[in-house]
Amino acid sequence: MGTVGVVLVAAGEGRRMGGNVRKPFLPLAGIPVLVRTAQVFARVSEIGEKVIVVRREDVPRVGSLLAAYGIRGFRIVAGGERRQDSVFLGVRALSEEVHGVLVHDGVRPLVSEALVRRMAAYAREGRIVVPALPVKDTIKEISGRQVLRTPKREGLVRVQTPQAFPRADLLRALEEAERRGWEVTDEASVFELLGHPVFWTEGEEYNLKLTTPEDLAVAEALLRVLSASEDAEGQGFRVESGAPPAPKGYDAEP
Ligand SMILES: Nc1ccn([C@@H]2O[C@H](COP(=O)(O)OP(=O)(O)OP(=O)(O)O)[C@@H](O)[C@H]2O)c(=O)n1
Ligand SMILES: C[C@](O)(CO)[C@H](O)COP(=O)(O)O
Repeated sequence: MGTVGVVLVAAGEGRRMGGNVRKPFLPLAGIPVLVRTAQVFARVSEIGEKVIVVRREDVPRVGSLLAAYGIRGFRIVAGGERRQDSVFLGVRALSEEVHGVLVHDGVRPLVSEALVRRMAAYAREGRIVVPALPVKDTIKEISGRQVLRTPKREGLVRVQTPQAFPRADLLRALEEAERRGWEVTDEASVFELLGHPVFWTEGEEYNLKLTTPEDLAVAEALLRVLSASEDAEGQGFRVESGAPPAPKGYDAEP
């Protein structure tokens, strides 16, 4: 079936987080965010090739950081202007041995090994799958300060990473997005725009993306909960063994 590779993207500007330290380098309970994320993927033996995409000026710093934490096996490459450019550069750095690829935000450090393994299984099978969770709040469509309408919550999910793709298809899709001038916030969107079926599977509540300063406080608190909880291993947070469960998002698959 071929190898599974991962591309961790961490070349953003972090405008919404603000501050002097870029998000990947912010300490989360004393360990830089990107190091925490890399540590999770480094522990998953199903992942063969690993790439981290960072801003060009951060390449040497990330190399030293990974070495300092004893994390081996990552190629570090310079990213692009938009997220999709960074993903493209990262995927291109994987070898042709790689059949399936996981694309993950470097700033989602609380992703569990269990979710990575589950998504790696989809990638190995050549599936296009995103982890997602139901929407809990009522969502309103707006125009300025005016509320226009309320879409049915049952038909909405909030999407996370790691997202699974066949490597060659992802490269072709991103090239097509470039040709057509599509700007997307995740790579699955390109397949949706191309009319290609994309499926979803259950994501994780703890797998939050560090976007604004409050997220950092929440992530610190979650880490405290995880480490304080003696039986967290058995509570579904860090379950690591067993075959991937049948994804509910596949129920409607033709
Ligand atoms: N040119 C870019 C833009 C984003 N990303 C990465 O994509 C992930 C998700 O993006 P987001 O959280 O929005 O990060 P930023 O783009 O850094 O944040 P902002 O939009 O607030 O500037 C992050 O890990 C970010 O580093 C990237 O690798 N290259
Ligand atoms: C890929 C992603 O993390 C899924 O939630 C998200 O789309 C990234 O979006 P952002 O615009 O970079 O916050």
